Amino acid sequence: MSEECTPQACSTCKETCSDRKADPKSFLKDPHPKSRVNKVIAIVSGKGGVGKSLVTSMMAVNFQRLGKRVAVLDADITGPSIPKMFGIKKQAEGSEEGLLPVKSSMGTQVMSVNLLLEDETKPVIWRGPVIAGTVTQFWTDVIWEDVDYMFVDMPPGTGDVPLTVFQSLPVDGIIIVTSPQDLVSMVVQKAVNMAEMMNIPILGIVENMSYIECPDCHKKINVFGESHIDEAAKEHGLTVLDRLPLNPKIASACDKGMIELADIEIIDNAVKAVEDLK
Ligand SMILES: Nc1ncnc2c1ncn2[C@@H]1O[C@H](COP(=O)(O)OP(=O)(O)OP(=O)(O)O)[C@@H](O)[C@H]1O
Repeated sequence: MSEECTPQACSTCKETCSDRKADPKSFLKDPHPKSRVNKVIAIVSGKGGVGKSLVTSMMAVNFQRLGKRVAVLDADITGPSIPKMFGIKKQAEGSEEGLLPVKSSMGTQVMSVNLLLEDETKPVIWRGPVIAGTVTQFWTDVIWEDVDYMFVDMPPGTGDVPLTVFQSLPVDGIIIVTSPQDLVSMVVQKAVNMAEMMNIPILGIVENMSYIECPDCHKKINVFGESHIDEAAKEHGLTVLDRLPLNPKIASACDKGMIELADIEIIDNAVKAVEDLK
């Protein structure tokens, strides 16, 4: 190790030493030659069920409403919920050149394993490398047509599969989704470590199911007790972008496949953080 060594310096250093770290960008895969994707935003969570797919869909819908061309890559292979939220029932089709994403009724391009399976109720019981390979193919073999913003619904956690996905896709920014029941500080720490390894900025944290609002007096009630999100964010120098309520109308819009028609402006700080990306 050279005396001037810093943890980030390997990519510019010419010395060959035992401490050399692989350049995370060297694992990046090229997109399909006909794809045009401007920005890729990954949505991550520490575990399943905290609302990662919901936040992914909300981000896509918000940008669609801003007149942007939007795509969702559903990398959550074992728990794919994006097609259902967008009410997509069609199967994806391919041409000789590659696989085509399915367009939602409002024009969002979507690719998900559910759009390829004959029976979407059958569980995907593939092993990690196959899952990671499938996600990578969603990037390399799908023809994404002129996308301003692609949102990637990542597999939950920070294990091998999300790591491979991060290494393969040129992610421009990460949004962390947590819920008040989460072991927030551990989740945030792991996400921060992964982002640092990959050299990708974390745009901030969205706390989902943060509270419920009384429909009569509009008082906010913290159903899951006091949140620890602010301390965890401060500890890592991150911003809490938005706090989303537990809202039966949102749950029902997701269930009915009508997320594109739902009232979802409540995620505006996360939208701004993505817009501000250079
Ligand atoms: N704020 C909310 N208000 C009401 N329902 C919500 C809210 N957030 C999530 N849900 C509901 O909870 C369920 C799980 O959400 P979602 O699929 O987004 O979680 P996830 O973290 O992506 O889980 P998985 O990793 O298992 O796919 C969905 O049915 C969704 O409609």
